[in-house]
Amino acid sequence: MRTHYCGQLRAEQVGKTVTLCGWVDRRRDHGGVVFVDLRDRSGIVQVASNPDLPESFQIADSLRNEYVVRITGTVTQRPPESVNPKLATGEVEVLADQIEILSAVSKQLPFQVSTSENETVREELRLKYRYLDLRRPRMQHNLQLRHAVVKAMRRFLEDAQGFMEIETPVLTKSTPEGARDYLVPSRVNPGEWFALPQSPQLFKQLLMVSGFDRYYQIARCFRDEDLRADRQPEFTQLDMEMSFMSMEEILELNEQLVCHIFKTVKGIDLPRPFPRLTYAEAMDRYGSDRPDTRFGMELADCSDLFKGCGFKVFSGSIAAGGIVKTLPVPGGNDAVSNVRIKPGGDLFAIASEAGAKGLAFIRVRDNGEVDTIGALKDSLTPEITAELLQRTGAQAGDLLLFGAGPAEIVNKTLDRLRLALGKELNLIDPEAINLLWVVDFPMFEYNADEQRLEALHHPFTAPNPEDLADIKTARALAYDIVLNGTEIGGGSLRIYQRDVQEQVFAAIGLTDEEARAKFGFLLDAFEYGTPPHGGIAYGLDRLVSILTGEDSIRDAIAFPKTQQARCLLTDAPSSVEAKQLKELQVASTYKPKKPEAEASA
Ligand SMILES: Nc1ncnc2c1ncn2[C@@H]1O[C@H](COP(=O)(O)OP(=O)(O)OP(=O)(O)O)[C@@H](O)[C@H]1O
Ligand SMILES: N[C@@H](CC(=O)O)C(=O)O
Ligand SMILES: [Mg+2]
Ligand SMILES: [Mg+2]
Repeated sequence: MRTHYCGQLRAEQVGKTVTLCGWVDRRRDHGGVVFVDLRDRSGIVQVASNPDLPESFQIADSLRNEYVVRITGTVTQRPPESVNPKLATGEVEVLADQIEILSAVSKQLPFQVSTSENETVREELRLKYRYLDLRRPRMQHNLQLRHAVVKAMRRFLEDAQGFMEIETPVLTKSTPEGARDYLVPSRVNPGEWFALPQSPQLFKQLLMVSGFDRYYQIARCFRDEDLRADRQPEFTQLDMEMSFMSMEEILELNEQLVCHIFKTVKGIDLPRPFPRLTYAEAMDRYGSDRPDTRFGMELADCSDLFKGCGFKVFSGSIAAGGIVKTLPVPGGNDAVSNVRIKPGGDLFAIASEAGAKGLAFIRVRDNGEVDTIGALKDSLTPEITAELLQRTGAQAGDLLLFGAGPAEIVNKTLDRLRLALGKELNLIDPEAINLLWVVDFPMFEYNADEQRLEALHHPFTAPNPEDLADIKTARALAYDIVLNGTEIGGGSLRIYQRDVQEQVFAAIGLTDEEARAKFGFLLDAFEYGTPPHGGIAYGLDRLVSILTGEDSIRDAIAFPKTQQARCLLTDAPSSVEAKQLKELQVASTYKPKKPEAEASA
């Protein structure tokens, strides 16, 4: 049907007859000649109706935006004054001999698709007419880049490293990655349910038991969790698992992989090795286990300075086992008014969202003088003040914000304030790429609601052999990879001995019976010869959204769901027929359109 893509045409093709297919991006009438910008996925080329052929002119004249056409014509050189340097094909145009309308547009377009329209369209409308939104350059670019990322992953893993892609089931048993499961009722086994996988974790470990040695999969994962801009209910992982490799070897291979992706897709050479932070350092300096290290504003612990001081908010928090930390805000005296820090202010709101009860502050003035309000003032001896300035590196004009209370809340509060203010103060270089590993995570964290320990990664993560004396406080052989403050991947060495696995299940409060019911197949498998193994999984959507500079992972996915976990295009989820539920033997809250009595009558 066609000889070339629109975006391919260059001066070398001048004189050639070509046939192109595509969409009318725009049509312009220049007194007797109609110009059509013809678009396909490769780009745009200008087509001019041939004034000597009335038929070509007539059809060209009837075209409207987004018509699908097939055009045969001659590639001609544009005169110098009409060369368009902004267009890759801008030196040439196609003089059309034949124009055939393959498909017209019979409805009003919900928004302009044309590349020349920079109209911002409401996201709901974009998602409802996603097939039109995907025609636009932004999403064409994003999905092409996503494809390039996956291709680079496959080339590196398969061709350079001998990984093998193996698919794992989607109808399966629950895997504990910390979210709620999506459940699927079994018609054949009434009353029993499949879970959609939160990750292929257990299958990939079993593939190691089977001897596949190096597995990968571009795997769809499902997690019913509260959505954020970087979370979707179904998302894609690059999932990997490998046998007989030390943690250092796994990290090395993964750094090479990430470098290969950046080089292939962006032409960027990343410096290696990637920096590493321990979990403890990351929490201490940034209040987060996925720190954005593109800018400073590091937190400083000052619990020791305020222990037993007269300012009860601080000393009381410390006495209760909590901490006091400060966030230095460079130039914060001018940028941040008292109103914003006090109840009713936006920064106060961020802090209280994170669980803080208040937000104490100190303003640094000239000559090492400081300024604050109320009771805190009396606790600031010259020694404490000097030490505070020394620790934070604060200069005249800077503001110090304080968090006091349980470490978890203080860190969460100051992390959020740091990110918000770092952005507001333009401290983040948009071109910067900061990759780092976070290592030495604790195996467990305490879940106060459920009053039990919970695996910080997942319960198949191996404890650090140095810490085996008390598994409950052990560090894990786990690692997360963080890109510009987003966790793009995480993994670990795995437990491969039944007794260690049983100890971990016990630590998270599973009884022997529960452990056997849920994971008996894994425990059994460990007794048939299991290689030491480990792996990692990357969030593909997150990685692509960062590489494309998008704020939301929805813009890295062809057909994403909204924050309310709905697909606006197909209007899923939707109700089902009562008959279907009956077949599944699922009792329902489904309300049939007709009243029950009438339906069964
Ligand atoms: N709901 C989600 N949507 C998109 N990507 C996700 C989601 N959950 C996890 N990921 C990606 O998969 C990777 C591996 O999964 P992992 O279980 O470590 O996620 P996680 O630690 O629960 O992520 P987070 O808590 O940041 O949402 C993550 O590093 C992240 O990039
Ligand atoms: N399967 C894990 C990642 C890993 O440890 O490989 C996850 O999805 O979190
Ligand atoms: Mg999660
Ligand atoms: Mg993780």
